[in-house]
Amino acid sequence: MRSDDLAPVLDPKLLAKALSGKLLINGDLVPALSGKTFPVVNPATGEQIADAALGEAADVAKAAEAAQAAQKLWAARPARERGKLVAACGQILQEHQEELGRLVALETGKALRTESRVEASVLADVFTFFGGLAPELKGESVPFNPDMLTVTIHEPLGVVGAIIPWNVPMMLMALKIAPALVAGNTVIVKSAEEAPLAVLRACQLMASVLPKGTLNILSGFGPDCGAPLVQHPAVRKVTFTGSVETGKIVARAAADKLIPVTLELGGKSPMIVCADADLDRAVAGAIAGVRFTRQGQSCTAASRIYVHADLHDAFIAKLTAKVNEMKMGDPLDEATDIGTIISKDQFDKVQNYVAIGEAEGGTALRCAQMPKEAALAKGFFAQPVVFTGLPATSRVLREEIFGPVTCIQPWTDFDAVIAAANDSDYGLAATIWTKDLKTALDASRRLEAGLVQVNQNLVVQPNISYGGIKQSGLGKEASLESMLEHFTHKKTVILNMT
Ligand SMILES: NC(=O)C1=CN([C@@H]2O[C@H](COP(=O)(O)OP(=O)(O)OC[C@H]3O[C@@H](n4cnc5c(N)ncnc54)[C@H](OP(=O)(O)O)[C@@H]3O)[C@@H](O)[C@H]2O)C=CC1
Ligand SMILES: CCCCCC/C=C/C(=O)O
Repeated sequence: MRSDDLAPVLDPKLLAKALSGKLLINGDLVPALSGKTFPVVNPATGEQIADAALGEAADVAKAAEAAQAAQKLWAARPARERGKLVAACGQILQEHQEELGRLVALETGKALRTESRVEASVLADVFTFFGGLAPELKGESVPFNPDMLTVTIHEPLGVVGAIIPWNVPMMLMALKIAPALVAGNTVIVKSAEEAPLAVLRACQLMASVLPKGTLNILSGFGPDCGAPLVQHPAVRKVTFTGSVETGKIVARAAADKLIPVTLELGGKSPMIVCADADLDRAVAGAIAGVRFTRQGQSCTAASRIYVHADLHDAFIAKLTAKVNEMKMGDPLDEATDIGTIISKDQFDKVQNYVAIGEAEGGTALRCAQMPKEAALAKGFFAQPVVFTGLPATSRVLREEIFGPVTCIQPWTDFDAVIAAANDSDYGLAATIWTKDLKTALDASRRLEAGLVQVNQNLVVQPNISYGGIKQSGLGKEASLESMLEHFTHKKTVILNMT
């Protein structure tokens, strides 16, 4: 029998209030030890919707004690039993997907129909996928000496610290905690200060099917909550998604303790459209790839689009016409395609880059209409911008903006466009659009990215290894490889039978 507080709550404002001032430690919703809180704001209106508990070092220590105490018992369970409980987490999240979609729309400003509901709906798939991988936690036998049996065993690392951002908070959390738990670790999540509520609710739901202390969640600020989490002696692994700058801080702190880190960082993903590409399909791919519906707040956003000169003008005309058809507005309104930017800081950062691009000589084509409703006047709505005519040295072409801004550059020479695509600090994802198999294969080999897609720009699914090279990060997520290599260590055992 489930208690009342696990019944779905479809009014996100009510749920936000109910979750106010709480951390989840050892299976219980508790206030921060200091009793302090910080405001959570609806980015579509500027109104405060909740007070999140301000987790600090003392709360990290309390969560670490709970996670450490739970870990040995959790790891001692048969792997398939852990897998079944992780799959059960997926089941309860699925039963609450509408409420979770609404809550994440309220706190992040992502449109419910095009983004937030979609995010909530993929969670069950991630937990079911990893739950089913439990039997794959198997080692190898090694041909070493006929008198000795030499085998490898995958063992959990212990307590995992998972630090997540605000753009797809529930999904990025799921990609970390599902494989970590199946592998026999316990987890402490640190949520992003802008989006602490939906992940807290998701953890509360999962805690109802998991043993106490296996999953804990803290809200708070990076330096006061995230940093002590990385530094805590009980934490034996950190998995992080966010900016390159913070990723490096986390990696340095982890290096001091000599613990492994997985880093999923930023991107400046190129999209190359060849002269023989299907124009309509490429334009649809650009709309999905730039992630206009999420205000471009995606690490894989197609933020550099290189279009063959033969198609350049037609591509721009079709792309801007399509984006102009999109409706910006209240994220919870079913008619809305594009919601808001997450925060004032992020909004200002985007506007600053638009100004830089114009000062550099680019033409900013502003698309879609700003919402007219008075209630949304203080929201962080930003018009999508398609830049043309930027110089190759432009900062807008080189730096991650994490906003609804893309740049279109014409090209004629294939080697030169591959070189331009690779001329980036990042290496997360890339796409190429062509009907020619040889061109597609050639580009797939030469593009410096963790993921290359040909004639499509799909969001990655479980079972497809996901992760970047260069400044885009270290390691992979979403696959069997991510569970075995990032959440276990391989112990070698030699049994001398003589
Ligand atoms: N790859 C991706 O998916 C994402 C990339 N970004 C990029 O990062 C930029 C800034 O966004 P922002 O949210 O500030 O990203 P950050 O990298 O600062 O934040 C990501 C997470 O790290 C936490 N954090 C911050 N400082 C520390 C620290 N010293 N030790 C441990 N954890 C810490 C944050 O906490 P807190 O929220 O309190 O700061 C948050 O939970 C964006 O403009 C975008 O370019 C952002 C989000 C996702
Ligand atoms: C189910 C795997 C999905 C991994 C993709 C992560 C996307 C991040 C983003 O859009 O920023």
